[in-house]
Amino acid sequence: MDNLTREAAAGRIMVALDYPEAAAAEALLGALQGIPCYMKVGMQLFYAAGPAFVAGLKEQGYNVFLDLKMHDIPNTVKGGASSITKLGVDMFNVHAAGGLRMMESALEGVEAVLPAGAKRPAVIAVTQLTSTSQAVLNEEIGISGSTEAAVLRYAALAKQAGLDGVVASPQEVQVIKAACGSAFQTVTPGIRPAGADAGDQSRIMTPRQALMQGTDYMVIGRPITASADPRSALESIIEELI
Ligand SMILES: O=C(O)c1cc(=O)[nH]c(=O)n1[C@@H]1O[C@H](COP(=O)(O)O)[C@@H](O)[C@H]1O
Repeated sequence: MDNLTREAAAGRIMVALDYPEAAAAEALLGALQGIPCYMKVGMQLFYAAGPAFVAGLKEQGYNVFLDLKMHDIPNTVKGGASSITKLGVDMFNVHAAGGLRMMESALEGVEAVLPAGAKRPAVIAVTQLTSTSQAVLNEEIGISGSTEAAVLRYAALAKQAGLDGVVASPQEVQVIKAACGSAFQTVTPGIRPAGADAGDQSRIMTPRQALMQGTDYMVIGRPITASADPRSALESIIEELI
């Protein structure tokens, strides 16, 4: 593993802007000013601040991952993908549990509105949420076998659908890359610096461990956003990666 530059390391980090309104997210952006991370907008912030906030991030030059985890009938996901594509985001996700046709429909929705020559957003699929433990998978969701096998099954389906990659935990990166190829992107939440509270995350690794597994992007929220000093928290994580 060649050492990363600070800029390259920052580009591999997706900061989860999980905030109830734009002002709090903007305050964090101010604190992180100048550090070229990817920014992830999830349900909480998007439902509150919507497309305008996404447009603002793009105007400021950030790469944006819109994390709405679309899971619906193919026609609805196709329409949702078209609307998301018009926002100009760099990546968005669907749930692989929606099946092959739904995932193919997401790509059709992108193609339906993408201007000629425009860069397509990366379309990735959530496999098994990083909060899902083996017990939850087997006893609540009702999928037998290991979480790794369940993740791999959905990753292979996403690959078959033509998607660009998957969301999974750092623990599954190597088996996903072995099965789907190194170019198949892995976006991995479940990142916790050593000693940090796992919270509701079940399948976790440290930033350095995740990088050593070969993940393309690591999604990090509360270790940064819940810190008394988010900038220092992020800088410490970057130091761990270079
Ligand atoms: O799609 C996601 O981003 C996602 C998928 C997943 O399996 N697990 C997961 O935690 N996420 C998101 O990644 C972020 C993790 O946040 P922290 O646990 O605070 O670091 C949150 O915004 C989650 O919604």
